[in-house]
Amino acid sequence: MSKKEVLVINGGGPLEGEVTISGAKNSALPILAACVLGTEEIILDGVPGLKDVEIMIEVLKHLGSKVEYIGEGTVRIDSSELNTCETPFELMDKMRASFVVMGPLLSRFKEAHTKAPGGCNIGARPIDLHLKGFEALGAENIVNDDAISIKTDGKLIGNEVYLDFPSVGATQNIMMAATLAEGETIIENAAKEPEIVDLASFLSKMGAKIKGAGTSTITIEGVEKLTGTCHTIIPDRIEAASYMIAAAMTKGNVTINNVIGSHIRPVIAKLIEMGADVEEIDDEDIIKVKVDKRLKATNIQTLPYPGFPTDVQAQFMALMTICDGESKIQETVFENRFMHVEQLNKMGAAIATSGNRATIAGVDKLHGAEVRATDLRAGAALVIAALTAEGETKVSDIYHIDRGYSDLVEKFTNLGADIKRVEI
Ligand SMILES: CC(=O)N[C@H]1[C@@H](OP(=O)(O)OP(=O)(O)OC[C@H]2O[C@@H](n3ccc(=O)[nH]c3=O)[C@H](O)[C@@H]2O)O[C@H](CO)[C@@H](O)[C@@H]1O
Ligand SMILES: C=C(OP(=O)(O)O)C(=O)O
Repeated sequence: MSKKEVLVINGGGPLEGEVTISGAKNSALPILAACVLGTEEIILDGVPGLKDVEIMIEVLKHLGSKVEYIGEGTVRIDSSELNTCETPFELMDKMRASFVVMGPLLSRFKEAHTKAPGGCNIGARPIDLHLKGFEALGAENIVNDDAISIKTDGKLIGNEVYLDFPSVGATQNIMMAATLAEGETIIENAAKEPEIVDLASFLSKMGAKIKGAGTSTITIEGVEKLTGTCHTIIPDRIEAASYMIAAAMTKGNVTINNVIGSHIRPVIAKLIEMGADVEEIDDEDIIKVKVDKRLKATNIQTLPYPGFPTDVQAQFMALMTICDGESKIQETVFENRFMHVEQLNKMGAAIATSGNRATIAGVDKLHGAEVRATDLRAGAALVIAALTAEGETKVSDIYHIDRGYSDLVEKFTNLGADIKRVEI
């Protein structure tokens, strides 16, 4: 049996010092997928060193793109000659987000084939809105068991697409499919996340004509072809929020570099409301978080951007476990995103759930325990909780954490944490 790794964390004092945030996973993945659309060389900077990024690069290589690292976080991609429009089935199983390569493939080749992404730990995660968008552009979706073929005999033709929910992935897939379609596509009730804006800005540099990214209505005027460009991935707002929460939970004093405050407005607002001292140094993309007292309880509801991000819900719940008073969380984006509750309760938290609502009664302190990262952000929440818990915590199934946090052990160690990756 192959060896597994766990994180061993001994709770200690406040985190102190500086941490630099990496490029955003959720921008890097669709932007890498979009490289399939370019017929000339593309250089991407700020590509985070993450398992998910490795998988997306494997997908690109399988399709025939030439991909090489030419510096730390700098990748050169040449997709001038691709040899297939079928994604490798086994990689779809490893990462749902690889479905976002379908829009670019369909746009470039008028057909794309893949395995239907399954549900995951946080919810069923259907792809009906992606398929509805492809169909509106004139493609036929053929779903057979778990294989999906999307194709059109003629051209993709621009159209209006209304999304029943502002899905991030569907907005990205439809936007990319529309770049080389004939005429105008209008996506109504589009997702407004910063990662959508980053993707649109990347595509525009390649020659796409896109207006309205960051608002609910995105208009794409199809062009003949997309070329090469250079682009720097935006900072990871979820990673930044995770370190801010860790600083707050340990009553620390941490300077977070490479963070865009406007991307995490709800997290900043809630931390301030709870009593944290949060200073934004905007011109320099720096946020300082300082806490020297017990924070007050609060309530949050997760929502699509610019609401409170679901990807920060678990980490915020960890913080709430030791606040003064009772906090409440309502998760409205995913139907099953409370797997971390049982694990946090193992550490002495007092959390009760009912459907998509959680009530967190603040306790004096948490204690170390053997816990399991049930998904990516659940894993981050457990690490953050362990940093202040009394005694030792072992977090297993850390492959989830490796999907989304680059150099996590190094970054927390630099801030003074006692955290090690250990083979078992
Ligand atoms: C790689 C990436 O960027 N992942 C992010 C992206 O995921 P992802 O793009 O998968 O998230 P979506 O915005 O699509 O999903 C939000 C909700 O819409 C539902 N839905 C989505 C598509 C669809 O066709 N039908 C449908 O019903 C989902 O099941 C979910 O309940 O946005 C999520 C919401 O901010 C984040 O948590 C993820 O970190
Ligand atoms: C849910 C997440 O990612 P993905 O959509 O890739 O599963 C996340 O980043 O928290």
